[in-house]
Amino acid sequence: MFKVLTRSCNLLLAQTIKHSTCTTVNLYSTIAAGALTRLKMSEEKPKIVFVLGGPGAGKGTQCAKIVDRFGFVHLSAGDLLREERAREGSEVGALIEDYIRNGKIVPVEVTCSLLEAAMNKSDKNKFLIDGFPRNQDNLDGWNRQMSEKVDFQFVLFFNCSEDVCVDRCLSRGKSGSGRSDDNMESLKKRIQTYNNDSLPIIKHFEELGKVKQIDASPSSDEVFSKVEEVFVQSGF
Ligand SMILES: Nc1ncnc2c1ncn2[C@@H]1O[C@H](COP(=O)(O)OP(=O)(O)O)[C@@H](O)[C@H]1O
Ligand SMILES: Nc1ccn([C@@H]2O[C@H](COP(=O)(O)OP(=O)(O)O)[C@@H](O)[C@H]2O)c(=O)n1
Repeated sequence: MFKVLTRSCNLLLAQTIKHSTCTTVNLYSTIAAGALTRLKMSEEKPKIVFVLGGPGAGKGTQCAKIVDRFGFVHLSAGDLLREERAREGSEVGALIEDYIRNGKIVPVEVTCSLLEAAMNKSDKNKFLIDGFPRNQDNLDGWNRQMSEKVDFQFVLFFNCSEDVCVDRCLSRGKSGSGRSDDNMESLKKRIQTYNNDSLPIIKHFEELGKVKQIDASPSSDEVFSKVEEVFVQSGF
């Protein structure tokens, strides 16, 4: 049964990329139907914090601490994409690998459906969405499919210089991250994508007064003490 369901979901994901926007929305709605029912049944919409910052800024490291201290669920868009890439029989695995290795942003239909499915699996009501939305396509897709179903709080933005980001990713690669993009060639493309596509999204949220910016260059404990202040001040 599980295999059949997984395969259908897989096919839907593959079709999603091939078809027009209209069909995409229909297919996406099918994937998300379970989540929708769940969200409707729950009294409160889930609270969402987007976590953004350059590659290697320390988003995942800080998210783990926020989970421990404030009871959020951490959903990393990158981790979900890597899991889907590794799943046997995935019809979008090769596509995901191509995007990741080249530092490009995977089409939102794939990423958003993985995020919603992961939210649906959880019985918690507070989510850190790490590494998303990373470009205009991500933001538009989220607004189409999810914004009405959640209670968006703010963007937690880890600001970090390019040099520090690169050093951290290269060290992560050397210490065995096993990631196909923790190398100089992929990093150049990831940084370019971050500057060209992700920074404008952060600017957009800034204009809405929704960004909590943290200097990510100090030690992870020092960074977390600032993060803690932000969450306490925001009522968590
Ligand atoms: N404040 C920090 N100071 C030094 N190294 C850090 C800090 N935060 C994270 N790291 C290290 O840098 C690398 C990237 O951190 P990670 O949390 O995976 O970043 P991201 O999720 O933003 O890509 C990891 O090897 C991590 O251990
Ligand atoms: N919303 C997202 C997030 C990640 N990704 C892909 O996953 C890669 C790794 O993202 P990540 O968030 O795990 O890692 P960092 O680049 O932040 O270190 C990105 O470079 C993209 O190729 C994506 O396509 N869409």
